[in-house]
Amino acid sequence: MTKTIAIIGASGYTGAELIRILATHPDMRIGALCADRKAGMTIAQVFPHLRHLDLPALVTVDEVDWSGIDLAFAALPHGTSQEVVAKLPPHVKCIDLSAGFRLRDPSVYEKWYGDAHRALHLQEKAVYGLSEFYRDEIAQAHLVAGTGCNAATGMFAILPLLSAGVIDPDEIILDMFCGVSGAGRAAKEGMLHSEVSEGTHPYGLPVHRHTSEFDQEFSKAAGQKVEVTFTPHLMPANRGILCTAHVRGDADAIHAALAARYADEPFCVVLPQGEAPATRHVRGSNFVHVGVVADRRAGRVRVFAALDNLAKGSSGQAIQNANLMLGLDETAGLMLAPMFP
Ligand SMILES: NC(=O)C1=CN([C@@H]2O[C@H](COP(=O)(O)OP(=O)(O)OC[C@H]3O[C@@H](n4cnc5c(N)ncnc54)[C@H](OP(=O)(O)O)[C@@H]3O)[C@@H](O)[C@H]2O)C=CC1
Ligand SMILES: CC(=O)N[C@@H](CCC(=O)OP(=O)(O)O)C(=O)O
Repeated sequence: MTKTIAIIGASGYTGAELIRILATHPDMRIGALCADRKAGMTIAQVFPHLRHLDLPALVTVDEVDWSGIDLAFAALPHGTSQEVVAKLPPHVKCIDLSAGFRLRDPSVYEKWYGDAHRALHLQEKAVYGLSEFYRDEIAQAHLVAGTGCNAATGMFAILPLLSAGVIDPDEIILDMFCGVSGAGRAAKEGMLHSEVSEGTHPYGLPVHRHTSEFDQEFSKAAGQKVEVTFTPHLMPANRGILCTAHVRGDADAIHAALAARYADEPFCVVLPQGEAPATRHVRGSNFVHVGVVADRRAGRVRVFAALDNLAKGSSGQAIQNANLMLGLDETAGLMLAPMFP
């Protein structure tokens, strides 16, 4: 039976990507679209590229009739999201795309995000939303916390290697190159074309907040405390994240561990050893490409991962999780090939 979906934060970038993917989803229909400042507008006004779709107008969360809604995507700033998700009626399952429910320990959340958690009773029940690693828990969950997009990219490169014990957990360096849409649609001086184009620079220094997600998930996979060095760089592109991970281990063993772990994963592609992925080869899709290239120095290896921050890094991942939560085919609506060129 077709499931009815609400998107809260439908006028933002991840909201637009949710609508774009759901427009051809075989088992989901959009029942409500919510916004804040843009409530009252039509989707054609907010996103002209979606004007061909027959969609409800944007309303505030309070105006929604929740009785017919099966699942809500919350695509909001993290503090707001905790408050909004806490007010959803009990029958509505939720996937939160923000950082609001990702960190299991509320004191860790407070340390990294500088705010007290506003929905502690929900945090206890939230499942971390990396589909390939929490599939069974997600299928049973009422609330799923979508991952950070940088976090997801690094995890696809590294998590299987920690679980398999083929890299040194104390020697992980993650350099990441991130498209501008990762910063959202709200106007910010640092995201103007003239500030971003024709160059690149590291950001989130000295320590980006997604480091807390790496600490949490890498430590769990390794069975010991793991702390990484993570540096994101802003890339003059709209979409995409590339992770270059520097690790210590044997390239053959690393490639074999990734190939084995992802052999049955429909969205995870392991490239032949020696090849590196590119963001332009996953653009607009739910695929993640992973590659392994040995360094000339024995025991040092580069592991790469590339994904689209708005798809596999957020909205595509969220729809994959919704498919699991609603008992649908996990790949439904998501098999579209990447856009190239
Ligand atoms: N962009 C990305 O690549 C990724 C983003 N995320 C996370 O997902 C979330 C959404 O990101 P993104 O789409 O980029 O953000 P945007 O800034 O593009 O959009 C934010 C949305 O939130 C809405 N909003 C804010 N407050 C309220 C409210 N009180 N009630 C209803 N709607 C409200 C805005 O509405 P209005 O326009 O009307 O003000 C807008 O639709 C964020 O937490 C972000 O950190 C996670 C992974 C990747
Ligand atoms: C370019 C850029 O600014 N990217 C964002 C990625 C956003 C993301 O993953 O969202 P959360 O805020 O939900 O963690 C950043 O690095 O913070």
